[in-house]
Amino acid sequence: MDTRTYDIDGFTEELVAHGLIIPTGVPGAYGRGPVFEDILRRFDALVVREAAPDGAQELTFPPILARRLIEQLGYLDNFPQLAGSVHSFTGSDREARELSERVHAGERWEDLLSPTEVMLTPAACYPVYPTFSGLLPQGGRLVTIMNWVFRHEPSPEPTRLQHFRMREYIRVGRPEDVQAWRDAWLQRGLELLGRLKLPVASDVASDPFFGRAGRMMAASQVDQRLKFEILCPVISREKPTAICSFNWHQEHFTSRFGIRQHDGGVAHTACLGFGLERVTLALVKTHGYDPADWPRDVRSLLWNDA
Ligand SMILES: Nc1ncnc2c1ncn2[C@@H]1O[C@H](COP(=O)(O)OP(=O)(O)OP(=O)(O)O)[C@@H](O)[C@H]1O
Ligand SMILES: [Zn+2]
Repeated sequence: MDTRTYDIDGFTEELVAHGLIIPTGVPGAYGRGPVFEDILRRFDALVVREAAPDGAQELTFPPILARRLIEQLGYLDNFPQLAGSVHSFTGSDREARELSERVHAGERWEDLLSPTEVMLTPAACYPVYPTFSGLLPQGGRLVTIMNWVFRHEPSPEPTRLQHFRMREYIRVGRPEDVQAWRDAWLQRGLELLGRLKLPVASDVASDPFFGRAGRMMAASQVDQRLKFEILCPVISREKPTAICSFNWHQEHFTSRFGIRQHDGGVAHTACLGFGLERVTLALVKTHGYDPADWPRDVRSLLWNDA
């Protein structure tokens, strides 16, 4: 019988007591201690090692996106509730004094800010799609990204953060190649997480589309089997946490950015993302708060020291 406890508050308290996470007073925005960060980086490095034979091109972007790109991606049609917008001050001397006075008087001041040209990146893969614009090379392309992403979903659950990191792989090319790549990675992901002795399972899934129309979109996404997740119990046995997701976008991005195969044929995209904080928390929940006590073969995969 599984005797681990799944009390959210208890788990969070233990994570804090062991110095793994550092509360900041903002839900979903805790700091990471050195042990947490070491596990996270070692897991990320393990994924990159495992995927190395595929020869993905590694790109790096800042954790902000052009406001214009967020509009083009259709993000605000589907997930306005998760969006994060960057605002700053562009006013006069007089307004600057008013801003400062209001802050010190404990009054609201945000209306004196105006939106900048950037939003916070909500998915690590988003800046990549415009770079594929035009005709692809024969065989398509494969890119990998590791980045911080923001989602406005404040929560007491230590697994539901506002700012977290994703290691993503993004494939673009012939529809059948892209789908086969996504399916193969689902098995590869299960196998890799299984070697870390995580009690994982996969399931078809949907995105948290906004509102009533969103519920229909989510149902259609499930029907078409466009999204899969690898789930692992972290804060609940009954509701395991998605630690890795696999998305087949079909023509959603290629049509928006004019992306075609080398011969002009229709191209598709798919991406997969490991939620690095969630994998770290799954490892801690499964194997214990001190990695020195983890099973030897799990340690040897991550630390190469057993
Ligand atoms: N709020 C969050 N905090 C931490 N990690 C997250 C969060 N949301 C998503 N992730 C991680 O990022 C990965 C890819 O994101 P994706 O958009 O597919 O998640 P999602 O399906 O929206 O997650 P969920 O259904 O739990 O909200 C997920 O598999 C998960 O590991
Ligand atoms: Zn993605």
